[in-house]
Formats: sequence, structure tokens, C-alpha cells
Amino acid sequence: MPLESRNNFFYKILLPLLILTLAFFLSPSSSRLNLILSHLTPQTTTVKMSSSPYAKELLIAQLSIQRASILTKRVFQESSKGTISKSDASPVTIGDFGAQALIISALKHNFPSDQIVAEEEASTLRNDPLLSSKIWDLVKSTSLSSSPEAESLLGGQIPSESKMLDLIDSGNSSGGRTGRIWTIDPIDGTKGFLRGGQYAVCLALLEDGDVKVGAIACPNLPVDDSAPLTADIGDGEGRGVIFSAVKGQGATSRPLTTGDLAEGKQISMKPITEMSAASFCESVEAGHSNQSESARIAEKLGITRPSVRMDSQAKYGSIARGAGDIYLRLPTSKTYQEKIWDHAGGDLIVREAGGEVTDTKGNRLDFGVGRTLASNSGVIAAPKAVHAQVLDVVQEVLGLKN
Ligand SMILES: Nc1ncnc2c1ncn2[C@@H]1O[C@H](COP(=O)(O)O)[C@@H](O)[C@H]1OP(=O)(O)O
Ligand SMILES: [Mg+2]
Ligand SMILES: [Mg+2]
Ligand SMILES: [Mg+2]
Repeated sequence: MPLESRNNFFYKILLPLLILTLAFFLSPSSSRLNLILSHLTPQTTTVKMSSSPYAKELLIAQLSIQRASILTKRVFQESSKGTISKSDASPVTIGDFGAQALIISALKHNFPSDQIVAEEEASTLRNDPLLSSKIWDLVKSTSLSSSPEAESLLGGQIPSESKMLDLIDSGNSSGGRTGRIWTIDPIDGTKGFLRGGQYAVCLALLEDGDVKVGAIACPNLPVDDSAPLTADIGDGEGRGVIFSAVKGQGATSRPLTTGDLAEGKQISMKPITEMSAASFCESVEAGHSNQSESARIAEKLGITRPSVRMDSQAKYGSIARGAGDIYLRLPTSKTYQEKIWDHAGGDLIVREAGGEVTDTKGNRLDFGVGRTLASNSGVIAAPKAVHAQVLDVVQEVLGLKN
């Protein structure tokens, strides 16, 4: 090769290539990911990621619950939901198992060394090949098809049915105070899901017991943050929202659409100026929260409006965006321990939206003691300014005051 061509080759091809490679490996992982995305996709607007802390975790969380919700929405439309009863007599459906498999697959692909605490396990499916194959049919045919780059970010399809069962079972961490732990409720409010009401697909990241990222998809809640809070049902037009929060960065809502990932809108709790105009947002199930005690608390606080009853962490999202006011969950038995996957995302979303969340003793929810909230009892989530007042009356009615 003549000297001039060799120089040309070095300065015009080899050197820029070297500089690009160096810049790629020296860049922080979030901008590296954006670089990959911008080259993978002609329409780079579809998947965007900021460079703020936990940006990748937030994006993967949102995308994975979005994909899982496509699956649950398909099951929601079917008359047969493959419901079975678990050992604690609570229901689980093919939607719960399928959603858990898809979410864990995405987490394992992106954060292979993180632990996972998830609600479901696959032992029943290993003994029931028909049920297992129904779930596999659903899982292998669910993808973010309108956004191939998002689908590839999640690691694409699960390779086989047996891998799917292993993934479901890898949410068996015992949790605890150290390290990065994701917690998943693939369908929160399965009873609501079955009756056509509210349910949520929930994911949160704990770091040393502290919630850093929370994301909750509510396929049956209105997209519109200002829509009145009602207990109505269905997943029709204008429904489907994702609430999310990163610690210290506020809380947002965005539509649960299949393709376009529009930026989230900041949400905040509605200030309560008059207790008489406020209402509680509570469980539908009488077995989940003591409804007669909450009625006495409402009366003492001067709340006259009836409670809005809905299933799942949709309650936390609803009060965080100011559609509802106060989330109350009063213990019904001394033995039931709340599960971390039922509260972690909601706890952060409400606190980042300007709320306070404690148990009935006034302690913050402690997500670092294992798979359950073993050291807490009940939940009170309210705007910061009125939380102490609500707690005071709760303690008076429950006889918790000295
Ligand atoms: N005995 C119980 N007490 C309180 N919560 C329960 C009980 N059994 C199940 N749950 C969980 O309560 C949550 C829904 O309750 P609510 O709608 O009242 O907030 C769900 O997470 C449900 O689990 P699951 O995820 O299996 O539906
Ligand atoms: Mg359950
Ligand atoms: Mg749940
Ligand atoms: Mg569940």
C-alpha cells in the first residue's frame, strides 16, 4: 500500500474507530445504552433514557410491566382465566404466572446479579403440564411488537417452556437488608382482576432495604390523572396508566400504551383543606382491612363521604395523583403479615408525590426484614400535612395510645 493511502486509512478509518471504541467503553452505562439504541433504531424517539441515577432501572421496570400488562390484558378479555386456588386459599391465574415469567426474564437479562422476591412459584405448574402449556402459549406470543428495540432491550423471548418455569421460580429470594432486590407482584389484586375491577402489575427495586425505584401498571384505571376516583370497572378506551417513581426524583404517570413511550407527567397528592371533603381509598375485600374500624375513624375525622373501594396498589397510584385522598389499611388479624410486593412501589410513589406512609404504629414500612412486612401493622398513606392527624385518630380508635 502506498504511504499516502496507508495514512488515509489510519487517519480516516482506524483512528476514528479507535476513538469511538474508547468513548463507548469509557461512557457511563446509561449513555452507552442510548448510543446502542440510537444505532439500533431508525425512530430514536421511541425509547429514551435520561442520564439521572436509576434511569436504566426505571426504563426496564416500565417496559417490563408494560409487556406483562399486554399479557394480563389478553387474559382479562378471556372468559377462562385458568384460575387455581393456592394453599392460602387465594386465587392465582395464568395471567399471574405469565406476567411473572416475562418480568423476571427482563430483569435477569439486564441485572443478572440482582436478587428477586416475587409472589408466585412454579411447583403447581410442574405437576400440571396442561396449565403450564397454556401459560407458555401466552408467554411466547406476548411481546412489545410495536417497539422492537424495546423488546430487544428486555432480552426478547424466553427460549423454552422449561426455562419459563425456572424463571418463575427464580423469584424465591428471602429478601433482607443487604444488596439490590427487585420485588414483583405480577397481578396485585387477583380478585379484582377476576371480577373485572382494578388490578396492578407491580415492580420495585430495594437497595439495602430502601425503595429506590417503583413502577405500577394499572390497566383498568383512567389515563387521565384528573379523572374522578370511582370504583368502576373495565379496560376500555382511555384506560391504562403506569405510575412510577425514583427516590429523590418525584413521581410520574404515563399512559400504558404498547408503542409510544411518552415522557411521564409529574404527579402530586391533592392537599386536604377540609376533612369533610376528603374520603378514604380502601380495599374491596373486607378480609384485607377492618372496615368497621375505618368507618369509626372516618366519623371522628369528620369525613362524611363514603370510602372509594378498589383492589390492588391502584389505590396508592390514585392518591399519589390526587384523584383520591387517604389510603387506609387496618389489620384484620394478628397473624397476617403484609407482603413486600404489595406495598414497595406504592410506598415510594406516594412519598415522592408529597405523601407520608406509615403503619398504624407510626413507623415507616420496613422492606428490609424479608419477604413480608413482619415488623409493621397496617398502612396509612396520606398527604404529609394531614398524616399526623389521621394517625392520631387511627391510634385512638385502635386503642394504640398510651
Ligand atoms: N388476608 C389478607 N389480608 C390482607 N391482604 C391480603 C390478604 N390476602 C391477600 N392479600 C393481598 O392483598 C392485596 C389486595 O388487597 P387489596 O385489594 O385489599 O389492597 C393483594 O396483594 C392480595 O394479594 P394478591 O396479589 O394475591 O391479590
Ligand atoms: Mg396473590
Ligand atoms: Mg398483591
Ligand atoms: Mg399477586
